[in-house]
Amino acid sequence: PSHAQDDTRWHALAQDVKAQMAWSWDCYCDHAWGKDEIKPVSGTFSSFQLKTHHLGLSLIEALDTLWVMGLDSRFKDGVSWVKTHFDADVDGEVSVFETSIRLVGGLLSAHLACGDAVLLAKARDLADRLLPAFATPTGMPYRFINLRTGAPREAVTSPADIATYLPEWGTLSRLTGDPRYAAAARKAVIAVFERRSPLDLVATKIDVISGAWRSRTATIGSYCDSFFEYLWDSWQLFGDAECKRMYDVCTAAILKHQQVWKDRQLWFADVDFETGAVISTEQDELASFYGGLLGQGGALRQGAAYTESWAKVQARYGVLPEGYDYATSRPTQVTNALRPELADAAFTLWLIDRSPRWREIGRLHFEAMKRWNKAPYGYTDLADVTATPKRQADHCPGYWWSEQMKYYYLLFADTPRFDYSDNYLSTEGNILKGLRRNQA
Ligand SMILES: O=C1NC[C@H](CO)[C@@H](O)[C@@H]1O
Ligand SMILES: [Ca+2]
Repeated sequence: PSHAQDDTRWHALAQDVKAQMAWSWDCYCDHAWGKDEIKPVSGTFSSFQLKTHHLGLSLIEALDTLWVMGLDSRFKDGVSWVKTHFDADVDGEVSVFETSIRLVGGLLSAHLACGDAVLLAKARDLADRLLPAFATPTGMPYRFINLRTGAPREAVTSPADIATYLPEWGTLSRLTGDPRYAAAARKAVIAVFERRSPLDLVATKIDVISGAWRSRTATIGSYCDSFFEYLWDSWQLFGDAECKRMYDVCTAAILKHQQVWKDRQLWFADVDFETGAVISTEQDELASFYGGLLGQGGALRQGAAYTESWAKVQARYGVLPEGYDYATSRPTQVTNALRPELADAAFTLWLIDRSPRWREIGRLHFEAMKRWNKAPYGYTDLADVTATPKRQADHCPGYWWSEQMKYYYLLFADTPRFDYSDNYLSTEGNILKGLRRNQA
């Protein structure tokens, strides 16, 4: 088809994404308003971290997605809920990492979308409640903290939990003029990097008090994924050359020791971080974001290849299983957690080279979600992707509202509300640069 017809087809698909978002938001309003998560099969709700208390997680995660789609009345309803009901003064324990990428990031991107100072104030208040976790001898934060008392817990944690803050906390320091947030986030990153092995690899567990490693496994998957992502991102967002150098050192080591080509497909083995010996060939679905990061950092051939490896797994099972073993070509975990990573990688690669292949992977991901994850009151995760028919579970994770629906829309819509040539999205999909507020 001609370019004009082609774009019309993609823009029509973007309208479908927008309609699915509006419908899902309206279901959330009817059945889970102000709650953390909706249960889309039963029409009830669940809390993410605080047992009986809710922080409006899905609502906050949705805000910049609603705005970029032009769902302005729904955006305004969400912002007014935050201004009148969001309160982080809770005597309960949360993950420092999850709370930062989801809630601090969600409040910041909503603030950048509308300029409301209350949203920034609430993001800052939340960060102030997380900051005491970083008061350790190494500067690496405890894994958990009580939002009211500041009592920290769990000194054994991961590079991702330790070092996935600088884009959000650097933005917070820029907007408030308070350097403490960026300083704490950056010190933690350097503390991980300077403890890397002689092979320039890091492992999945480390003690933040002693600085001693508590694992030997180097992986690009969970526990390490966003440590690497945020090294590059801090260069992209702030021009932090030290972070780019650290990214280059870590990536060279991964490409040297973990890169595996099998049947002309690219995979990344988990290896011993000091010897390089292969430990596991099982891939987390979470690792499927990595092709986008490799592309951003200059390894576009490997980035495209790894994304294609995952696209073939998606083509085989319809939607991605949580775990897949490239040695046996079998799923190792048959659930589907309604995760965004393959759409994340496709969107990231599309921003780099505009190849229609990446839009196509995004389309297939969206169509598969509509076919198998759609439930009476929204989109749900699945219990078994290998069953016929696929069995649904009953949970819509907060990241769904912030991530894949936004990536699909930005991939297909060519919206004037987003600067496609100069932007930054966080690991949770929060737009921290590139929102164009003075547009239609
Ligand atoms: O970095 C992340 N990891 C897990 C979630 C998505 O699967 C989400 O919270 C985020 O993208
Ligand atoms: Ca992510």
